[in-house]
Amino acid sequence: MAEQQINVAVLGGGSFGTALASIGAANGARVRQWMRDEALVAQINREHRNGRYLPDYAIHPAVTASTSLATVLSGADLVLIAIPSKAFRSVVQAARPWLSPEQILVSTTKGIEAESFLLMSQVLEEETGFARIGVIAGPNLASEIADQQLTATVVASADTLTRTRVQQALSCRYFRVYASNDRHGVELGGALKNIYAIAAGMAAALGMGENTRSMLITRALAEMSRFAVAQGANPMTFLGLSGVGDLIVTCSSPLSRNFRVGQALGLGKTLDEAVEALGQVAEGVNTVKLVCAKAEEAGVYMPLAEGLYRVLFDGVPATDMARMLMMGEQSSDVEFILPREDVQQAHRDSGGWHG
Ligand SMILES: NC(=O)C1=CN([C@@H]2O[C@H](COP(=O)(O)OP(=O)(O)OC[C@H]3O[C@@H](n4cnc5c(N)ncnc54)[C@H](OP(=O)(O)O)[C@@H]3O)[C@@H](O)[C@H]2O)C=CC1
Ligand SMILES: O=C(CO)COP(=O)(O)O
Repeated sequence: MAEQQINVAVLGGGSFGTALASIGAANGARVRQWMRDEALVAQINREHRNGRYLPDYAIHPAVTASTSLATVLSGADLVLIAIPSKAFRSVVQAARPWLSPEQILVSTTKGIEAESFLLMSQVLEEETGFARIGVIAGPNLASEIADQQLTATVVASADTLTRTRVQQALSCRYFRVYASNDRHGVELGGALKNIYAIAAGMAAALGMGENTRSMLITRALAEMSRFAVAQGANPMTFLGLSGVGDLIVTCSSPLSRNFRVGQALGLGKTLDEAVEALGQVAEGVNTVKLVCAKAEEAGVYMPLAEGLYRVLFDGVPATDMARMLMMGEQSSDVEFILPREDVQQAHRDSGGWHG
């Protein structure tokens, strides 16, 4: 018996939403994509191209776009929400009349809500109360996916059906979909890495070398893990695609918007100029603000995030990046093996501790 066709709704007309819509349609799903821009809807339906966000790639012709949430959501089995964190809740609220508990709701957004410090799947949970909620995250630069370069993502959910449906809908010969039941860890990794992508872009623009980038990525992972532990998340999840995988790609590629904001700052632009030149959302700018406040509250040591905060918001020159990298406390390499407290104690015992 032929498998029943799955109906997929994608909310958001940005590059990642568009790349995922195209994969779903190529896999045989009926895909409808919602966006608020009528001209873009017309272009996608007419030319099968998203001229604003992904101009160089063809979209599968079976994707149909619409500005009507009712049209896009009616009959949808799987709803992918690819909307920046700032607007995420308001779009979910607008969509709410056409959402139902049998549907699977999946966030693709790597950000944190400012007022509540909630991750996007928690916003989904709050707004709907549904059980079938998940996230996807991984090394997933949208334009590389549209170019059918090989990569993988992680679908994370406590719900088995959510995991398998997303795997069925999105995995293809160039896009693998691994499963996890640690939704919080996967989502937190995706949000936190944007902070360090900005720092890495800045370091690259300042001419720092590959050793430096490697140190930055590794210490970023240590810092992210420390924060995760304080948030009650499992830092081991950061060893997967949504942690280390995504951290490496966004700290290495000018295709990352966060990396590009960092590059612009490193070249002497102000934050406003850098964001304006980007013309898209770099989630890390808000995330660093929220995470630094939370880290201070929880007493978590995050020298890289704090240094970046000072460059972004306190007028500290980007050229002070090097100091930011080198002046932090020299604690343990891998804190799971040698806890930071032990190193601090050893420094104190030898009279060399001034921290
Ligand atoms: N791009 C990438 O490479 C990847 C992105 N992600 C994550 O996925 C999320 C979505 O990414 P992406 O697809 O690139 O899109 P963007 O983050 O660039 O978001 C653009 C889409 O959101 C819409 N939007 C923004 N504000 C509102 C609003 N107030 N009301 C309605 N719609 C709004 C935009 O509409 P309009 O054009 O009208 O402004 C556009 O359709 C991001 O937050 C990112 O963290 C994850 C992996 C890869
Ligand atoms: O998350 C991404 C790739 O996995 C995309 O990163 P940016 O939002 O920095 O473009």
